[in-house]
Amino acid sequence: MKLILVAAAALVDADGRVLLTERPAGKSLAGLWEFPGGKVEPGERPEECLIRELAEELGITVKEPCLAPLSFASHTYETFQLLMPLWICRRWEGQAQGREGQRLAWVKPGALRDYPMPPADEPLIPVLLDLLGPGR
Ligand SMILES: Nc1nc2c([nH]c(=O)n2[C@@H]2O[C@H](COP(=O)(O)OP(=O)(O)OP(=O)(O)O)[C@@H](O)[C@H]2O)c(=O)[nH]1
Ligand SMILES: [Mg+2]
Repeated sequence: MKLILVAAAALVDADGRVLLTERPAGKSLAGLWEFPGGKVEPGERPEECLIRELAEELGITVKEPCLAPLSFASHTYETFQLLMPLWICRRWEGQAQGREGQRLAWVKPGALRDYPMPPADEPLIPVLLDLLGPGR
């Protein structure tokens, strides 16, 4: 089965909230909430990919030292195997906006379960809860 490498970020704001973005209609898994990021292209390092995707999707500038490895998702979808490293990022330039028309939500970790996410993402929720607490 095809292995797909996707680089994703948990952007965390000063209040400990995590950014989720809604997958636009028309894409696979439309309507589900996910961590911003995307597929690593040939010749690209995963960190470079993530910085590119965050600029394209959200209009923010992230410097590589501000990305810290946090966890990863590994999930068997029907047509591919997903491997998705997740970085945590607490510092960036600019204000995140849905540059591709997608909705954004800043979510306290205790409320992440209220947002339907792709099945691959579910094991990442307790990781964020452990690190950040439920929030208030
Ligand atoms: N970005 C992202 N993708 C995820 C997550 N969870 C998850 O299963 N995926 C899957 O990983 C793949 C990456 O998708 P993507 O649509 O973000 O890739 P991309 O930004 O390069 O978009 P494109 O391929 O439409 O150009 C999709 O199959 C998506 O469903 C997640 O939390 N964040
Ligand atoms: Mg994407």
